[in-house]
Amino acid sequence: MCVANDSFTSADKQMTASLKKPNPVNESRDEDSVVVTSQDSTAIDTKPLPEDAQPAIRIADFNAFYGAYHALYDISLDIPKNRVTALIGPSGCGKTTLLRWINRMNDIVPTARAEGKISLADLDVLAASTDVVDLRRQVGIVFQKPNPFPKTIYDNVAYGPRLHLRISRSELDDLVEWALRKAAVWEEVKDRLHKPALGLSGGQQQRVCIARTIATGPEVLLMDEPCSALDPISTSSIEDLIYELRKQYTIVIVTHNMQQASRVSDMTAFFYQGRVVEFGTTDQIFTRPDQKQTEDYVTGKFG
Ligand SMILES: Nc1ncnc2c1ncn2[C@@H]1O[C@H](COP(=O)(O)OP(=O)(O)OP(=O)(O)O)[C@@H](O)[C@H]1O
Repeated sequence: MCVANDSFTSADKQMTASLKKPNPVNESRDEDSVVVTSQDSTAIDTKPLPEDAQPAIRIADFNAFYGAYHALYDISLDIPKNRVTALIGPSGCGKTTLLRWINRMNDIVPTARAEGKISLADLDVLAASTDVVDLRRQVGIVFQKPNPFPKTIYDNVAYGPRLHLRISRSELDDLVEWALRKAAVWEEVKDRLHKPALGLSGGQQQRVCIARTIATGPEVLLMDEPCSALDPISTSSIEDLIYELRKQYTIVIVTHNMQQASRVSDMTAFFYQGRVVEFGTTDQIFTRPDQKQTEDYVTGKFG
């Protein structure tokens, strides 16, 4: 069981506020932000978001293709802010494809094409005019296998800020420490910051990768099976970290591990053959699914 810890302090807020450029997601956090209702969502069996939730990412009538292959059909989902949303479903149902379109990673796949809309507040993610580098600063991604750069731990975390921010060396030191603390790995690496990140354990490398991602001040963290290459102890520490990070970030996680989805997520979307079969609170999806297919999947009858 993850234990929430209210260590997100005003110092954290100051640190991230000083990092973030103005961006559309922040600007939408006003009192007049729309609370999503069932009418806002067009997916079959999509439940309204919990009453206190506001959408961070809105996906509407989204279709994805690889050449002639139609990978995702008519996806409409409102992903709530400061919650963990799990994307579950059998292999090949399109979870990673959706994740990779949210920060335009699929731009590098020549055959990949998308239709429909993905919005981050008033930013049109799929628009040709969208600055992809800035989008990826706002929407970070953590992959299945830890992929630190072949650099020191410090340089991994400092990499993004050096590209995006003009800050002094001491500010950069503070930022690196802040991100490593936030990623719950500072105590383990503080005496070896200038040693290669590739010398760390898999779980430590994954937390350094998370620190590297949050160091650029994103709003959204996409996680594509972030624990699948890790042992149970490292998995547990990453799960605790995900639970903690949701206070500050909107997290979308792809996982094949049903226990993990039920432990870490607030909302769950069940995908099957390129469609969203059901989207609701994790509690509802796992204990009172509306669809037989969902029930069969979460109880392990297929997958
Ligand atoms: N680069 C690509 N070129 C062509 N087809 C692709 C490409 N990437 C994915 N696909 C196909 O799109 C479909 C959806 O794949 P995707 O990786 O999104 O599924 P997934 O649900 O994430 O699967 P898994 O759980 O196994 O990672 C699959 O049929 C896959 O073979």
